[in-house]
Amino acid sequence: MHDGLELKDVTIRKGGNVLLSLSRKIEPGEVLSIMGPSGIGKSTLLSFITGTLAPAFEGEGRIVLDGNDITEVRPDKRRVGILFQDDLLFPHLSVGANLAFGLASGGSKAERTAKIEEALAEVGLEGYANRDPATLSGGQKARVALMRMLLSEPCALLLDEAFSRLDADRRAQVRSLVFARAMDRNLPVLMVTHDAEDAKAAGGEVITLGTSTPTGEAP
Ligand SMILES: Nc1ncnc2c1ncn2[C@@H]1O[C@H](COP(=O)(O)OP(=O)(O)OP(=O)(O)O)[C@@H](O)[C@H]1O
Repeated sequence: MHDGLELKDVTIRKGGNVLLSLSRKIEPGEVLSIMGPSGIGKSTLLSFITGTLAPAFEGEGRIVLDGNDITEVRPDKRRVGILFQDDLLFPHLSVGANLAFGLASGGSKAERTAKIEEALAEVGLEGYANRDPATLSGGQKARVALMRMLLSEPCALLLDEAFSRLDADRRAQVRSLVFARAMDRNLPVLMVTHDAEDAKAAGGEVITLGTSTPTGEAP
């Protein structure tokens, strides 16, 4: 059972200046959208949650996932899944081998193959395991990236402009698929987007962070 993702008094600073502050719990099955001007620190907030904050920033506050404080937990042990605008598939590996990266180790070869086939079927890509990612459309690659991430059984999903490289039709399709698969698993979803349509489609609360950078710098 998931218990949601809670950001407790999170503040991100750069060079001592506050970029953003947020305190909010995202419940299982809820999508919270974050919008705001370029450079305000939206992606940086996500990197604080995944544990990959760049050295230029200081992060403060606590991150609680499914009731556990993960603020000091190693990034690969946090069970936070993230999708970016780039699908980040390994180009030299087949679709199936890419998906295998999401799977926890263990299980027989047959079990692993079955899980990969099941994952492909979930996003309408039955029989694609041996395909080279370069032969897939942008939307198909995005679906593979989604399933690779979900196979790792995350407890929360972060989206960083995840649909922005897709054309309007594919964008709407992939977006519905991502929300549907996240809702099947009852995951809390935190989405950073520039696109009002994304936020509308998410159906949840939209938080718009500052209209100018608190540092006074041009974004
Ligand atoms: N690794 C880094 N080192 C130093 N500064 C960085 C680094 N990454 C981003 N920045 C700067 O920190 C600020 C916040 O960046 P961030 O990418 O989080 O903003 P954002 O709100 O996600 O912007 P966008 O909407 O354009 O993606 C920006 O001024 C950016 O130039």
